[in-house]
Amino acid sequence: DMYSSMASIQQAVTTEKVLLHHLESYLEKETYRLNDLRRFYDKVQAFHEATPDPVADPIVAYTLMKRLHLEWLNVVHSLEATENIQALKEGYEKEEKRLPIFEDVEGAAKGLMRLQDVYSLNVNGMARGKLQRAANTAMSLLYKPPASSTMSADDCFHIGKVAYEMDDYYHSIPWLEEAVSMFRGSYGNWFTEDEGTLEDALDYLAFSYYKAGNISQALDLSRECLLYDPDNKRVARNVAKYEKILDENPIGSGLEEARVHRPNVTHLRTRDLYEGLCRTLGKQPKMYENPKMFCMYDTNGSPHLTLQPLRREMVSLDPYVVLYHDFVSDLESETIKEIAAPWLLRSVVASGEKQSEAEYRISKGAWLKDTVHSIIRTIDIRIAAATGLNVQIPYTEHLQVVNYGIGGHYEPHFDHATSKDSPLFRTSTGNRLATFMIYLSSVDMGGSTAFIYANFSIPVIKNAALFWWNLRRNGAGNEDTLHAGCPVLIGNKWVANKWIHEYGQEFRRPCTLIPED
Ligand SMILES: O=C(O)CCC(=O)C(=O)O
Ligand SMILES: [Fe+2]
Repeated sequence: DMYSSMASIQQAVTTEKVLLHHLESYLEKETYRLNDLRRFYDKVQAFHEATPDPVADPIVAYTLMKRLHLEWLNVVHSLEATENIQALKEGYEKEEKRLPIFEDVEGAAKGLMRLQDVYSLNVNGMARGKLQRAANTAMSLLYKPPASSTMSADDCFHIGKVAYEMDDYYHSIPWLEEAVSMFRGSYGNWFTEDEGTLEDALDYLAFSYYKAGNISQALDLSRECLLYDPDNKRVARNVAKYEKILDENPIGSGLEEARVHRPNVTHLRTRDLYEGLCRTLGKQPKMYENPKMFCMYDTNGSPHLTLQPLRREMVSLDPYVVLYHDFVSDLESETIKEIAAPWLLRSVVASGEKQSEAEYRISKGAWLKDTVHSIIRTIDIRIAAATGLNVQIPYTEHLQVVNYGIGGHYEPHFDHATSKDSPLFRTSTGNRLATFMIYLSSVDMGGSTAFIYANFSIPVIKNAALFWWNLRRNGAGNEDTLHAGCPVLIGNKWVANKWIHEYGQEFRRPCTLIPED
């Protein structure tokens, strides 16, 4: 698919440019053709105006005969229109395999709904290309794009329809409301590219309200729909049905109070905490509160770092999380992204013994062996120096480069396996002891890494790296490492993960039997 990674979406820009070129050449050819038809029309029209009695003039009579016998035939049977449209279609067909499919548009629409929820965005603002946060009653502008990118009525209709098809009336109602009000505003105009109409949007919106328990709203909208489409028997039946329900349940009978709730998503228990941490940075520890929370130049006793120590920031003591600023250079980041881009595949998650795609992880990833480029090797060595751990294969996994898509995120999870059957144990080097995650890009908004139970999140800082222990010294998973990649609001987020396993670290991180150590 395309929507799960910004790198793939970038290719769509090129594809559309090609289509645009085909359309431009079609328009030119058709304009030329229509201009020529107009010239013929004007010529004949002028003849009829200027020559009341053609029969008197043999030359005029001849041209009339010839025109009627031949010229009209050529005009009416001209193949040019067909040839022009054929060229446009052929150009389109050549690009067809590069076009997004239904799942892409659906995934992108779901991504927008996710952003709407997590960042409390206002649908009306989104439709106008502005990201506004609805906080109580006041609206605060989060982001105004440099170029205007408003949505059409049909764009909103399509999102509403995606939600509707999932029985998600919580989202279908505001999007269809937006669509209806925009379609009303442009009623009578015809847009070739549109899929839906005002009648369609009213129909879907009415049914969404009905499903949500708001019968009088469903009735009003269905009546409006009938106004535009009086022969629609189905809508007429619905109107009768809604009238009957309202007759039997007068106002105040509690019928109107039914409310739609946001549909359940995975990890509901931690969802509110997670989303809160995505909107704010949570509780950022301050050094004056705890003197152990300091920043330092760190060589970790390694000769590799003597001349250029790492800039280490303590982020959290328990779970132990540190941030290394400028861990890689811009050149290193750009090179890693470039190497990974052609190999990106939809990210999977462990489900039982298998791995599968999941809505709660929207990204693409590529595994890079240290043999593909010397930079990967250099970074391995730097990770070993910073952590003091053994980063040789098979004690670590290959570098996993991840690129997020539209509303791309990774909902709360553990990096370590929590079940004996996990595919993680296939390497036979134990569990994932530690995570070393490098931010290869910055983002304009969103996308921070949230530690749910520890109650803090780290914004995406280009070239910085985050390190934490997933396991306690006794080998048990540390529940407080539950973490997530927040949905990317604006930007193209890339990270690289290096997972370090238990085996091979026996003398580097000795175990203890103290459970909380
Ligand atoms: O992208 C992030 O901030 C977190 C990614 C993550 O947790 C993972 O890939 O396991
Ligand atoms: Fe993770």
